[in-house]
Amino acid sequence: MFVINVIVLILLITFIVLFKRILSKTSLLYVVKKWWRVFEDRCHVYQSFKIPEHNDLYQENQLYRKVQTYLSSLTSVEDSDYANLFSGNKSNEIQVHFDQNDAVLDTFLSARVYWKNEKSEKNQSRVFVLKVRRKDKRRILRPYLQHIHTISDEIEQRRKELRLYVNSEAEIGLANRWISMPFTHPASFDTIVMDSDLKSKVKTDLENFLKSKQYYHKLGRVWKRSYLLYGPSGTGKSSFVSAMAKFLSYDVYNIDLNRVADDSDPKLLLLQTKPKALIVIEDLDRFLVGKSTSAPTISLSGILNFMDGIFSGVGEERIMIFTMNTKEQIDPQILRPGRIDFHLHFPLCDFPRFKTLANSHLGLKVHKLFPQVEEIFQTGASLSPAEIGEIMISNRSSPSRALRTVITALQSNKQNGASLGLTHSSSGRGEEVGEPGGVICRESVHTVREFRKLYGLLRRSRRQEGSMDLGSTEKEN
Ligand SMILES: Nc1ncnc2c1ncn2[C@@H]1O[C@H](COP(=O)(O)OP(=O)(O)OP(=O)(O)O)[C@@H](O)[C@H]1O
Ligand SMILES: [Mg+2]
Repeated sequence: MFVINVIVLILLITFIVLFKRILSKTSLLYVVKKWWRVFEDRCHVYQSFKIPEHNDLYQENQLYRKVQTYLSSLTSVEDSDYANLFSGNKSNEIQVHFDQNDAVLDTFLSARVYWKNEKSEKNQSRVFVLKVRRKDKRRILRPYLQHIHTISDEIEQRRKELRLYVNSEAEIGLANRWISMPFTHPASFDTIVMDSDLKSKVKTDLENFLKSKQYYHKLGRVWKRSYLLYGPSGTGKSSFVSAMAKFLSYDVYNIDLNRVADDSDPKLLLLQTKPKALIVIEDLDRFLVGKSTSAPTISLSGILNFMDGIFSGVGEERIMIFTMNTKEQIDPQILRPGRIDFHLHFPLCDFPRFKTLANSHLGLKVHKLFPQVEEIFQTGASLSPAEIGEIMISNRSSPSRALRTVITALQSNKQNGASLGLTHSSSGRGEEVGEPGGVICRESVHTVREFRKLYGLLRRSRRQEGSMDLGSTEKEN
């Protein structure tokens, strides 16, 4: 008897496994699931809600468009029996709209809801019909509609064409105004050569900012954030601003302080900006230490008021970005947390960054000249990513020639002590991060002259104290 039971059990398990395998290989499983859902739904009472495309005055119902955007983003639309494909605003964008004869299933807070798109009885327009189980309605309806608003706003934000705004020349008696154009800079976080931890730290900071309106308001703070991007010329600061704009789908308002007539202009310009915007002031150090080309007509307090977003109500949902070549001569009080939340250092190239550029620009992951390049970098020579990138671009047809040219450029940079200077940091990686809430990098930028002076001092003290390994500086001379 026992043996018979065992045999029956084995046969049953085999049958179930085989049946499941057959089901998974054919659409039988899909059909069975669909029938089960129809049967199950017959056992529930539903309530329907109509969302017409237009009201009686034939004005567009915003909610209809949001529902359409939201539903097009559902994978269940792609899985539905019928779906219509439309091209989007951007050339490579395909939008999936479900067919009016089909129902789309969505789940929210583990409740199942159905959508249909029908012809309106009153006029030529269309109507979305939402079917919700009566027992779920009270629990999910409002949060579900709020969810649709949020998702469709995010999708619209990503789809919208970004704009770049620059302030016009100051005209006597006329306030500065914005001139706008499509913003199509190709830079993205993927194209910026930067320490990957640092890049993800910035992305996380930006993502947290997007979700923290209530948090800032609970603290009684304006929902805005400010970044300082600083580093030598050609290290990627402006490109990074473009990458931030693309990441956030924020417009860019670039204020040229040389064009403002007085302290009131930046305020009036800020008043004319819209939320979800990057407000950028480049080369701020030139205005703070009075090196700007034209006599700045804006005072230090005017700049500080602007940086503080003094008329706070205006600065909501905006990120202010200031760039500098160096902050060495800037009063730390000017860059205190709250005025600048996140400091981001853009260093000259080191060997890891050089390899990333060689890979992206020349398709090289390894090369016999790499050890020689690494050795020169270790002597403290360096160039900006812009310079190395340019050499690679103009020699991209011959990677070896490109590397030899980089080596020559590094050697001459080292020999004639180019003003670009050398970066060294305790980590030897030439850069530290900005931390939220104020920062600071532990980089010590030395010009070659200072290096020689330091080296001379070290040599004299070595003679007195016996030998001292000067490491790479010995190769200096
Ligand atoms: N870290 C980097 N990653 C990728 N490309 C870079 C980087 N730094 C510079 N470049 C390239 O060099 C060129 C100049 O970069 P960018 O204008 O961003 O430099 P910058 O720091 O703003 O210079 P400046 O201080 O003179 O304004 C751009 O074409 C950019 O693609
Ligand atoms: Mg720049």
